[in-house]
Amino acid sequence: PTGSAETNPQEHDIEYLTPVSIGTPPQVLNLDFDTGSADLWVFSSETSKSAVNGQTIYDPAKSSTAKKMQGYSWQIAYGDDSSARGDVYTDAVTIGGLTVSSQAVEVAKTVSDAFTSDSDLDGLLGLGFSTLNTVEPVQQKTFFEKARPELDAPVFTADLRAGAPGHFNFGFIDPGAYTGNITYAPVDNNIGWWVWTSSGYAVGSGAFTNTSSPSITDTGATLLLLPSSVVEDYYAQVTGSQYDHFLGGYTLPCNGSTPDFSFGVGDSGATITVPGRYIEYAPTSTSGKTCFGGIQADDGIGFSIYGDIALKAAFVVFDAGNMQLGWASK
Ligand SMILES: O[C@H]1CN[C@@H](c2nc(-c3ccc(C(F)(F)F)cc3)no2)C1
Repeated sequence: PTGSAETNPQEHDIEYLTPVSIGTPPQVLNLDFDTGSADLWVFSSETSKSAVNGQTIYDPAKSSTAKKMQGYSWQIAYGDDSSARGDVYTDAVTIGGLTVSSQAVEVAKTVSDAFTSDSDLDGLLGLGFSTLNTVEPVQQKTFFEKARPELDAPVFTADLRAGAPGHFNFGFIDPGAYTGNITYAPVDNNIGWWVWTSSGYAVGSGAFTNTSSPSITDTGATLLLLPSSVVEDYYAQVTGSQYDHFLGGYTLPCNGSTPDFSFGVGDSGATITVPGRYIEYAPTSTSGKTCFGGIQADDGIGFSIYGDIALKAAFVVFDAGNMQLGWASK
């Protein structure tokens, strides 16, 4: 089997939400697919009422196939210090026509304010490696890991678009979704993330700088976070850009003259080019003249974070069969 689901950008492409059916009869929630974590958690009938603010909830009591995992719990924190915690059920989960009959569905009892404020997001669906899963006493597998043995191929792909619907596909590579060749880089999954090595970068039409940097491909992250040396080199070539200490990041004119940013994949010289307009991320004020930069420093995380700003420019293959990450232009 295979699955194919449309994923929809929220305002400024801050995150992408994908409809997921849970339970019998199906309850459809819009989840944030996140290759940087490995918990599937949802707003639920158990979420404190004051923390629910427009989200669609999953109610296991209304599902004939829901089973409570007695004594199991979870608690998770994300890179921006948002967090959630609760209980665990198993139930049928279907994405784009692909069903896992007994998936661990983590129901939230409490969520941090940032989740309460994001009324469109009904939960997250982790697509990282389950060594990251937070369920105790026994870690649970992700939807992809549960589906993998049945899939036509042990892969899933991300095709995010700027300001338009894209797709998450499971079990197949759609040859119509990209141009040219897919270039693969080996993945090291030891710390649970999809870690690969970028080979270097170029600014606009400038020369390519060869510099290897360990990188994480994170569909749940909004921006492209790079080593500060690369970020300083980039913004040095962006007229009118500056570091805004109040906002804690670089800003630049949103006037359509921003240089592209290209990054290297593998050692064959293949590159992906992020159009400058993607790097004019979002206006910092109502005047709309200044934008927050889509490229920012990774500030000592030790890894570059290839989030949605970069993923919008590529067709990405998460190949667990060969432990490799494929990148193609589109
Ligand atoms: O932790 C890393 C794993 N992947 C990154 C990620 N971060 C979120 C997130 C989504 C929504 C919110 C909130 F709604 F604003 F609260 C917060 C964080 N989803 O994936 C970072």
